[in-house]
Amino acid sequence: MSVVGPDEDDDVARGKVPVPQDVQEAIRTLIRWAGDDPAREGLLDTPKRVARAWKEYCLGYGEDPASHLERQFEEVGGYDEIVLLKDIPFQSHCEHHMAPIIGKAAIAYLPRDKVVGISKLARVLHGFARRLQIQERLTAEVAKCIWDNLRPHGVAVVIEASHACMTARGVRTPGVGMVTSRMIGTFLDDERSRKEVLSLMGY
Ligand SMILES: Nc1nc2c(ncn2[C@@H]2O[C@H](COP(=O)(O)OP(=O)(O)OP(=O)(O)O)[C@@H](O)[C@H]2O)c(=O)[nH]1
Ligand SMILES: [Zn+2]
Repeated sequence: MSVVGPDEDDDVARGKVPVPQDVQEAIRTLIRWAGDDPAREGLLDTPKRVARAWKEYCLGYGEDPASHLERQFEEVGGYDEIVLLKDIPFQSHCEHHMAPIIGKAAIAYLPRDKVVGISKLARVLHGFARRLQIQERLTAEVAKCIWDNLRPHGVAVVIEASHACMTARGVRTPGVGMVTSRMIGTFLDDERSRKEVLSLMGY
């Protein structure tokens, strides 16, 4: 699996990635299907822009999120309490409608003997979020990745998000938030630990 770094990220954002003709044609077909004329001036470059935007939304496919957890620190001065990163904003797209999912995540773990740089928890989240997702799987994948690679005593992930496929179309119900959680290890087995982590997360 190739690993996408910041350079490739920038290349996609700056429009340097070539867009194959069949991809452009697919987007022209979608514009026609939506009721507009892909040949009108304002829409001429839209197929390329849309294709590059989708490459950027889906950068996670070129990334192994576990690679962010490779550098681990053992000198933690005996710290063995919960480590929590909360209110991490993220964007994803639902696999049913390819519509935006916008929300925030709280990711916690109870270290066994090692910790990771705190930004890496957000990197793992974005690595899985930048794909076509459902919120349940995103939550489970983030938790499993930390559990498998850091081997902590426990992992807790709570995600709260709003789905554009519910607000902008379909049932058209704005203002609703979906909450999902995944607890592993101590946070699953021990009620007191679970309550403590949920309280630190603000739930
Ligand atoms: N469980 C879950 N459902 C999701 C997620 N994102 C979108 N959905 C739902 O996926 C469902 C797809 O339902 P379908 O009946 O196949 O599609 P649809 O006819 O477009 O459904 P409506 O959205 O009700 O119009 C919808 O109820 C969406 O609200 C998610 O992350 N998790
Ligand atoms: Zn959807």
